[in-house]
This record gives sequence, structure tokens and C-alpha cells, in this order.
Amino acid sequence: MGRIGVLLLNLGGPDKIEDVRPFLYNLFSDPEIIRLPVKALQKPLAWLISTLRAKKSQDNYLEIGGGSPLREITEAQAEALEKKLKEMGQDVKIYIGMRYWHPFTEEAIAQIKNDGIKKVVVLPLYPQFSISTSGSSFRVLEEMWATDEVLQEVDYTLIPSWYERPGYLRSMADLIEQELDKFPNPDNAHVFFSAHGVPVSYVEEAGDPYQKEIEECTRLIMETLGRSNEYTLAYQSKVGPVEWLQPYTDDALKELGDRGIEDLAVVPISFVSEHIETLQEIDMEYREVAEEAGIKNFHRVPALNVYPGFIDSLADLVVDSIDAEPCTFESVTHPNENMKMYPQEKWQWGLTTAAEVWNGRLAMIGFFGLLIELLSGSGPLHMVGIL
Ligand SMILES: C=CC1=C(C)c2cc3[nH]c(cc4nc(cc5[nH]c(cc1n2)c(C)c5CCC(=O)O)C(CCC(=O)O)=C4C)c(C)c3C=C
Ligand SMILES: [Fe+2]
Ligand SMILES: [Fe+2]
Repeated sequence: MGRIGVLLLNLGGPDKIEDVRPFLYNLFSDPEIIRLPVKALQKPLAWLISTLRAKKSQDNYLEIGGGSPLREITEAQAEALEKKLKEMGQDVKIYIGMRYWHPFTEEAIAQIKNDGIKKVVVLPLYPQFSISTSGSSFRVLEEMWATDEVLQEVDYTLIPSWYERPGYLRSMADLIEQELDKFPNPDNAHVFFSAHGVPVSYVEEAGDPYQKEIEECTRLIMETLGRSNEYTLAYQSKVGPVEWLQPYTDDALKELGDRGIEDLAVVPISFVSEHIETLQEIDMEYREVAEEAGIKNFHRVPALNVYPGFIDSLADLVVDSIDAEPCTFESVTHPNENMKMYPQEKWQWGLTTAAEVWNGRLAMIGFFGLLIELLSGSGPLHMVGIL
């Protein structure tokens, strides 16, 4: 076997403030992020939402220094992982493939082909699987493998999720423990897991295992922690008009404040790096909500970043995957009848008429929405919560 490639998948984030709008456009162009029944509408709607959301999003990025730290942290993780795997006697090269910003997944794959890699371990940096995150990146890769003869010569294996790995759980428990021990009375502090939300329809209609994996993950972390602290799980970062997984983080914080909880250790759970939703949303917005609710000591547990125990656990995971039976696209993106990864699949029949009707309706809604929004500065998109 030749040299092995490890492809780290991540979301990507704008490096600088000018990148925010095109980054948002890429994000909203993804059918796994906005699930529309008709493909032709995806790009116009992505353009509309990214243009209208850019200002608010830019303001948030300005509060954390004008860009996302995600690229830098992911590169540091890649370097640490490569070093660890080399120490373990593995001849591997690590690649980074971001879904919505540089270095794009397409760039990583071009490099993998260039380097003549014969086997790739695909490792998403999301501990839990969601259609909207790892699923979306797997779909991009699946399309590349299906259409590229050179890639078809490259063996691959996917790691769908890894939230139950003991080394990951131990690392999370270590960081929580360190934060708890900063409270005068550590046993009294409440552990508050804040997961990134997804729309309820992903779980209930599309069969996304995300909620189940998040719940199981928090339970396992608490078990590993082995302390008697009470804990809560809530979901943050809701975007748009539809219902997302509940309880929402801000509501849960208010409820804990009402119950007289004063010491809170907040744990970001869906992501292993610091990013805008830890540094801005939790550290600034939710901190304010919590303090207004009467929570006096709001401590945020840091993201894993390059925590040594975490890097070691990723290295073990890669080695185990090299040895195991390969896991293919088919088994992850179409595991059973109930999971609907690609929203447009079920619309392929009779597409022309349906597409025409939807095109017409949504174009009208979009056009008038934009007009009202531009004229009044506050229109339907504000009302439904997208902006
Ligand atoms: C596991 C983590 C994540 C899930 C699940 C997820 C789903 C999801 N996200 C949006 C919309 C947006 N996400 C944005 C940024 C963003 N999202 C995640 C992670 C998950 N998203 C991260 C780590 C980041 C930040 C990257 C960075 O710059 O550091 C944004 C842009 C920021 C903003 O304007 O708020 C949007 C929009 C949806 C709709 C969704 C599920 C369907
Ligand atoms: Fe997101
Ligand atoms: Fe957000």
C-alpha cells in the first residue's frame, strides 16, 4: 500500500471581513443547509439571503477580530495529528477540505490526486453526524468520486461520527473538570451543553441521527466526568423561520436563572474548534442573556483545539480506520429508506411542471420580499428571523 492520505473535513469560515458575503453565499447554496424542493431556486435564494444577512454576520465577525479563526486552528490540528501519526509509525499526509471556504474540499482532492495517494481516510471534524455538516461534505465527495476516473482508483473509507470514542470523551471531561474546579464550590456548578441546532424536520422527516448522537454524547461525557453535577442540553444558533431542536439555548439559560442557578460551566458540544459561535455567540450574546437571568458566574469551557488527549484520540481513530473494513458513501448517505440526504431526490419525477410552478411562486415572493426589505429596512426576512 502506498502513502495514506487523511482528509480532514470542516465547515470553513471567512478569513477576513470581505469574505463574509461570498462565504454565506456558498453556505446557503448548499441544498443540505436550505432544503428546497426545486434545485433551480437554490442559487437565487442563496444570493438573496447572503446579500441581506451579510451586514449582521460581518458585525459579528468584527467582534472577534474581523474573521474566523477556523482555518488557523484546523491547520494546527492537522499538523499535530500528522506529527502524532508519524510517531506511531504511520506514513500519512494530512489534507484539509473545507465545505464553504478555503481551502475548499475540491482543492484538497486535487492535491490528493497530484500526490498520487492510493488510500484516503475521510475524517470530519464534527464528532456527531448531521446531514447539514458531515453529510453535506460526503455528498460533495461522493459526486467527485462518481465522476472522476482518477479518483475511482483511490480507495477511501469514511468515518461518519466518532463522539463515542473514549479519548474524545476523556478530553472533553478533562476540560470540563478544569473549568469546574475554578468555582469556589465545584459540585454546585451546573454543566450546560450548548449544541449547534438543526431544524426539527431534519431529524423527524429526513432521518438525521444528529439529535440522538448529541444526546448520547452528552450522557457519555457526564459519565466519563464521573461527578454529581446537574446538567442541561440546549441548542443554539437558530436561523430562519422554521422550528429547530429545542430547548433553545437562550430559553434554557433564562429557566436556569429563574431556578436560582448562579454557577454555570458552558460546554460547546458540536464542534472541536473555537469559532464565531463560541467566541461571539456564547461568550458575548449568551453570556449577556445568562447574566440578565441572574446567573452570576458564567464560565465557558474551551473548545478542544489541539488539546493533546484529543489529538491522540484522533490518531487512534485514523489507525483503527486504516485497519477496518472500508466504510463507503452508499452506507452513510443512503443507510436506509428513512434517511433522505438529498432533498431534491424525491422531486425528480415530473420535475418540469413542479419546478415551473415553484420557480414562479418563489421568484415572486423573493422579489416582493426584497423590495419591501430594501424600502423599509425591515421586511419579511426580518420578521421570519433569517436576518
Ligand atoms: C455541528 C455544527 C454545525 C451544524 C449542525 C450546523 C448547521 C447549520 N448551520 C446553519 C447556518 C449557518 N452556520 C454558520 C456558521 C457556522 N456553522 C457551524 C457549525 C454547524 N452548523 C460553524 C462552526 C460555523 C462558523 C464558522 C466560522 O466562521 O467560524 C453561518 C454563518 C454565520 C452566521 O451568519 O451566523 C450560518 C448562516 C444552518 C442553516 C444549519 C442547519 C441546517
Ligand atoms: Fe452553522
Ligand atoms: Fe450564529
